[in-house]
Amino acid sequence: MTLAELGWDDFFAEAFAPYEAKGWFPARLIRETTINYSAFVGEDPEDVEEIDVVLSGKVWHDAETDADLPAVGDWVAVELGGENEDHVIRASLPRKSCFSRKMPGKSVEEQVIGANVDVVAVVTDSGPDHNPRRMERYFTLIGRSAAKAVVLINKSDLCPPEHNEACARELRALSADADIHVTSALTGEGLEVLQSYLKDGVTMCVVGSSGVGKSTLVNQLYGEEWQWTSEVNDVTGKGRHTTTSRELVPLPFGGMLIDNPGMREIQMWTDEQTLRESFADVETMALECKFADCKHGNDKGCAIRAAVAEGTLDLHRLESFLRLDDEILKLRKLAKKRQMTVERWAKRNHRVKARNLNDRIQLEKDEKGDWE
Ligand SMILES: Nc1nc2c(ncn2[C@@H]2O[C@H](COP(=O)(O)OP(=O)(O)OP(=O)(O)O)[C@@H](O)[C@H]2O)c(=O)[nH]1
Ligand SMILES: [Zn+2]
Repeated sequence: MTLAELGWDDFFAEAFAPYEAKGWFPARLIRETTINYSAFVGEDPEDVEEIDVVLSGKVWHDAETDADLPAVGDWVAVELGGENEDHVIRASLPRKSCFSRKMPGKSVEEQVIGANVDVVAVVTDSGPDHNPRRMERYFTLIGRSAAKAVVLINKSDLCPPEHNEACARELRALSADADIHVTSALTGEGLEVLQSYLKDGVTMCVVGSSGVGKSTLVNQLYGEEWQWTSEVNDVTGKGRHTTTSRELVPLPFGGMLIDNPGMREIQMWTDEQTLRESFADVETMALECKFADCKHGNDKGCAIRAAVAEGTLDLHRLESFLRLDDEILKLRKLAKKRQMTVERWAKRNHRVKARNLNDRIQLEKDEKGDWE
């Protein structure tokens, strides 16, 4: 593999120039564990090698927040050690893009999902997963990262074409920048769409709700030798992702994928965020309450109660607002339940080994019965 196939270009070369003089080498981080990183290092730019690297104290100290620390996808300058010596990250290069999310809840901490991600593919369907408001959240998140948003309305084989197209139109109306495709992983269309973006040097993330077909699509990209799975290991009870937490994987036909357990959580988080945001107006009103810890019950000087009395705020809306935390808890439980259902399906599907289209469609119908 070459540096260029990993995404090295003039932008990074220019940023790297001062480090070259010190005898350091450019490297792209492909894996992150609690103790170190793995990287492709370009000692020979035409033939990069995978090695383990550690962070220098300086880079660690210079990072003001966790989000500034090197992350999977980042380009760094590495000083190669001699025999029995560590290879050390001496500096990180600026990011072209950074796909991250704020941690759920009140915390302002930012969690980096992947650095230098060029394309974020959101997989959804035109059935139970179709949700324009959630998609808006994805578009905001992706827009902020500077990556290109691509949507796959997958499982097109399960719905009439007019219905799929109507969903596509609805999503196109939400974002002028995003590419919206109607696909089916079963016919190979999904693979074609993803591959059309995966040129040499391009890094992609695949996100979306549980059960929409991400693993199916991604496994098609990997080919035979590398399988992405959410299945739980029967022996250890752990998913694959608990051992290999984040990684960047070069694909056999060009391009790279960044896979990360955080992606799975984005879906839940966007729902939660959407819910919170839909009450932003009430929250703003609450700032006018006399007491900061106002419970908006019988408290004196409650701006929200006053608004209800005046008729500017609907009583039902206030009740839902007061139940917000319960609602979020419910959302989390639901997400968990769906995850468990999907894992059960995956296991069952594996047993059945449904290879032909009709069997798969039947399985899909069985699964739908399990949903609610
Ligand atoms: N009919 C139909 N079924 C599909 C399609 N794509 C995936 N499936 C099926 O949908 C089910 C869920 O697919 P997965 O690929 O496991 O979904 P996922 O998004 O990876 O789900 P998580 O791993 O839970 O995040 C599987 O049984 C797939 O065979 C499609 O285009 N059409
Ligand atoms: Zn109040």
